Amino acid sequence: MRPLTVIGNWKMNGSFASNADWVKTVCRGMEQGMPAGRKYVVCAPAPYLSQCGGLIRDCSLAFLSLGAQDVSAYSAGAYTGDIAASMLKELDCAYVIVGHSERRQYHQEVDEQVAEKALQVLDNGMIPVICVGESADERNSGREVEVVRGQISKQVAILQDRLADCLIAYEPVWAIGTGKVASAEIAQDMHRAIRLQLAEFNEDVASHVGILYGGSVKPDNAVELFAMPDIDGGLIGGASLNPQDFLAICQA
Ligand SMILES: O=C(CO)COP(=O)(O)O
Repeated sequence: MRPLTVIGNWKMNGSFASNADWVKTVCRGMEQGMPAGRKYVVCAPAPYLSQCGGLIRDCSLAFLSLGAQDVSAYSAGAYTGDIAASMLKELDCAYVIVGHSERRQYHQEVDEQVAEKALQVLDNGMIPVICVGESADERNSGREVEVVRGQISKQVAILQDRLADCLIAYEPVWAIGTGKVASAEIAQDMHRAIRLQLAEFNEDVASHVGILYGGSVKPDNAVELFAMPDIDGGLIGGASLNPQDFLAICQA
């Protein structure tokens, strides 16, 4: 049985004051009781990981963890501005997003680099959240499965069996920050396609990998999405900034 995982991705938002309010509100809400067997993660901007890590430690809820939004593909050295996976581990991160479409779009990240980043995360005892997804043009021209298959096949080639310890996030680019959520059926179809592709490589890996959906998830559409058999949780952008909305999605 794959646990449901809900991850908030704050992207480039937050401040010391608002982060403290957010973590306190979410912890207080979660202390009232949460559905059993689920995992919750908040991915804060790098400068706030230390602060958020401390706040999360203080509320000591075993099911709430800290995550980062990106990591270097290298372990150490002359890479000005980069952050090594070992540093994220020291900051108490348990999860790291890699290959988000905004990294691919604004920083020209390619699949091989994304897989190298995932390896760094795994080597440091954390869980990579590998993002894939097609653009609007790719879907409109009927190439969505081909595009996502291409992205997944690069991950399989480099990560092999280690994919069993990763999470995959299907985030169609046209649904990110647009309010245009993929219907539960559209999302389920792609999640199924990803799982079948992984099964071509290794059935065990395919049955273990959690596949999260991301793209305009809100409290009012989360229940339907999370009920789908191949959707194992969500990667939440905009709605995760509001602690009450994030709590509502975590309870969906
Ligand atoms: O990119 C996302 C999460 O990583 C999704 O963002 P939104 O939830 O704002 O659409």
